Amino acid sequence: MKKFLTIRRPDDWHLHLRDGAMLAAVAPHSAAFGRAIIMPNLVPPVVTGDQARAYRDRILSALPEGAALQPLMTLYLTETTDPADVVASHRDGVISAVKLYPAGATTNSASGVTDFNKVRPVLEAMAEAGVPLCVHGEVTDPEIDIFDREAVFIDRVLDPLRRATPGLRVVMEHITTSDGVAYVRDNAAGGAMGGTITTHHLVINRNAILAGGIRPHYYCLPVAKRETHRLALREAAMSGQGPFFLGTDSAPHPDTAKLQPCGCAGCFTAPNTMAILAEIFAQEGRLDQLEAFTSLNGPAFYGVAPNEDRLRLTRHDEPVRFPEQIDAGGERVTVFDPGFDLFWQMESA
Ligand SMILES: NC(=O)N[C@@H](CC(=O)O)C(=O)O
Ligand SMILES: [Zn+2]
Ligand SMILES: [Zn+2]
Repeated sequence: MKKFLTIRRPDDWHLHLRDGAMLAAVAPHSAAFGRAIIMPNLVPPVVTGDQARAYRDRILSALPEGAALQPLMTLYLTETTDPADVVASHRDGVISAVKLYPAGATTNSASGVTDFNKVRPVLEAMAEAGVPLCVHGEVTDPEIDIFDREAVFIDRVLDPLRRATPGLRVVMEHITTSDGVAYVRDNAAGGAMGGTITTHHLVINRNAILAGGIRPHYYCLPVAKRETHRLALREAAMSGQGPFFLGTDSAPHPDTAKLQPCGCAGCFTAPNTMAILAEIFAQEGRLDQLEAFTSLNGPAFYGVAPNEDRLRLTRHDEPVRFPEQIDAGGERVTVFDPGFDLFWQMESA
């Protein structure tokens, strides 16, 4: 096995940095990424260009001196989003994409979209101006089984929406099913679609959450599915194919919010994401595809150059220790535990 691997600096195309004390605590853990698409689901959400600009400034202030990270901002799509603000914010380089949350689908999504007809003018303006739409792809219909909500979303919402808005470029975020993989792959021609894949969905299936006791730290949305789906995600991520790229969906919550009778969704993977990815790509003998997944395919979709500088991953003989928890303003936040030892460590090359 290789002892060193040098790759273009990775980017994270789906990241939650939160705000305030949590932002200050978690931002340094993503500082070695080149760029990150920053999710807008704050309370209240980031809905205007001015708010995105102000949030970007708060992120930059929270990053340590010399951090590589360049935050790429998004707007949270609501039924009252102003198309002109979206187009102008994108033109001025304030935002890189718009995020669609079906109302009620996930953490802080209450202001999301219920009536898709109401956002049609925004989507049409985005298609025209080339602003990508990032989508949390789950239906919210309580009749639909939670494990089916992604597949049903594709048929009922995503495909009709894409057909009704020709030219709209869509990223299906945090895909968790073979249905998601197939839909992205089948519709990726000409850069029409991309799909982000998280670190944790490459590691766990639904047994990790439910078998032998309930484990709230493995609960996220979309919820991890059965093993066949995890294998489809691994194959997509390790295929090197263009439409699939890393979006960690690192989503920190205080343990006091996770460890509850009704605990919230999200896995905090920022501190050990690259070590986990190197480990699992190495397990499958696919280390040669890691750079495509973390550093090349995402920039190609977003129409930006790959990062110029490089990162070195070193494989140690002894396991590398990562913190099990971090402190965020007096609250504990648990770091995702992949359930196996990690031997890789990253440093600038
Ligand atoms: N993924 C999650 O489980 N949670 C995310 C929201 C999201 O990305 O859906 C969060 O903001 O906590
Ligand atoms: Zn989501
Ligand atoms: Zn997310």
